[in-house]
Amino acid sequence: MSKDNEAPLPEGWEMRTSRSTGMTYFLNTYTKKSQWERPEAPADPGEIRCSHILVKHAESRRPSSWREENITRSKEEALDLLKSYRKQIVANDVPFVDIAMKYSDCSSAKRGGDLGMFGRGQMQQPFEEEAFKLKLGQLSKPVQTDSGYHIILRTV
Ligand SMILES: Cn1nc(-c2ccccc2)cc1C(=O)N[C@H](Cc1nc2ccccc2[nH]1)C(=O)O
Repeated sequence: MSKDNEAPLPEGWEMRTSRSTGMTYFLNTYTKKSQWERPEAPADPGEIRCSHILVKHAESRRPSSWREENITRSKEEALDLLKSYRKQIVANDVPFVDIAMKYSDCSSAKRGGDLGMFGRGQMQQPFEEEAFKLKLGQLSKPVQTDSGYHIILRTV
């Protein structure tokens, strides 16, 4: 029995009609790939763009940054600091970009935390896993990688 084509599609998909056959097909609006089967999950974006704020600590893979040559804060202090930044951003007290440029321990701080477009397999696994779960414009909860603690904003 054909699925109800009136029901809303999962995020990132569009319904199209084949000009040659008149049959309905489905287009992934991110990758522009199409399929005959009605999708039941949001379209895989393939690549996304994110900005992030990183707070490093003494046990970080590289406990040094443009801000601080030798980072000595504890993991607990780093997480508390990141949570305070997230609170300011969520309350709209300070823009994400301003916090990133001033406080992020990643060299992407100079670009407001922007990491550019990336696909799966490019970033540390915990970061990738959280980033690809985010909806457009969503801000993550704190995420731990070998580099330290991050909050991630999906921008594309
Ligand atoms: C992954 N990446 N992209 C940039 C970057 C991107 C655009 C412009 C300038 C720098 C910096 C980095 C990077 O690994 N930076 C590290 C810190 C870091 N570790 C990460 C792990 C996951 C995602 C981003 C991360 N950034 C550093 O500066 O010590």
